[in-house]
Amino acid sequence: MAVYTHVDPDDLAALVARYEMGSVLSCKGIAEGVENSNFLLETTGGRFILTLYEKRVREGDLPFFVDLLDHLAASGSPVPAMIRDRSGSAVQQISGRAACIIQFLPGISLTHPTPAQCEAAGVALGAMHRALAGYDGARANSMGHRHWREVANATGDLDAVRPGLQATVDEELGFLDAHWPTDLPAHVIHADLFPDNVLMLGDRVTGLIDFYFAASDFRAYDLVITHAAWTFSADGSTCDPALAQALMRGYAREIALTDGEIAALPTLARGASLRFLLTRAHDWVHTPADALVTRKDPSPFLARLLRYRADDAARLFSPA
Ligand SMILES: Nc1ncnc2c1ncn2[C@@H]1O[C@H](COP(=O)(O)OP(=O)(O)O)[C@@H](O)[C@H]1O
Ligand SMILES: N[C@@H](CCOP(=O)(O)O)C(=O)O
Repeated sequence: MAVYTHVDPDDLAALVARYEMGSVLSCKGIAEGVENSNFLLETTGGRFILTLYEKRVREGDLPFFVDLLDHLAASGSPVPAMIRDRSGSAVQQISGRAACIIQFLPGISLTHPTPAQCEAAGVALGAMHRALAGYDGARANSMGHRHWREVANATGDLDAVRPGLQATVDEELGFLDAHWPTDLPAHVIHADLFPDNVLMLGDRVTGLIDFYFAASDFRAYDLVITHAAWTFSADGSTCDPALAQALMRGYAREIALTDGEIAALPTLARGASLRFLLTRAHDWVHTPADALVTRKDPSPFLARLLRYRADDAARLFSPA
């Protein structure tokens, strides 16, 4: 359960009173997620998500996320609206945190996607990239490759998380410093399109959520994050070719990757694996003991990293 901050019922009633959404019926902490405090808020006007921003989301970035979701919704992507209060404001304060009330979207987050669902996720990602190519907003990627060493240093002794991890991370940071691409197609990307951030009904994508890592970066980096998140066994040791091909096939229906992007995919995927390995390792060590959250195991992203390092890694990205 990701609830770091508790909400006083009187403060919540006062917050909801700012909106055209009736009065509070219930407000329950949501089990999924690790970054922010999320609540399912039911009012006499309907069902909403209340998010209190924690940890890695800077309040100053919230207007960017509000604008980004407006742009994507106007482009036809299935993203939730940040609801405006009567004065037109989407960003609020409650319990000492910046907060938003967000449109509730139907659908289920998958734990074991099928090839058809991976293909649908690939199409949705590609369609979102088409919409983002024309978006003129920008945000520096605070979780991008230039910041991974900081995350590693802030974690402390990585060998305490897993013996031998420090040497692997140091070696990988050196490799990525030397080989990270510089000139691939770039625009704002989602940067965290894990299955828990895609709502689906059957094989249909009904919601793309959790844009709080969205930032300017390579579109192919977004694709490999999705590849790493959707196509591996739970322990991260095996990439399922049927899932990977379906994802790449779906994406290719919307976006034709350049030769430079195709050549860079294994390196970008190593970077994506390291990024989630490091943030998970950091949170493994630093999550407050009283937070209602299930920490995520870093090890499956070490396993992905090793798989993407293998000589035959390029074939994991073949659409057929
Ligand atoms: N707009 C939404 N509609 C429906 N459910 C949502 C919505 N936003 C979040 N959720 C639910 O809340 C969970 C946590 O939200 P998420 O934004 O992923 O949290 P975090 O930022 O902490 O990772 C999601 O997995 C989903 O179950
Ligand atoms: N997706 C990341 C962490 C961020 O989690 P989310 O709940 O905000 O998607 C991971 O799995 O490490």
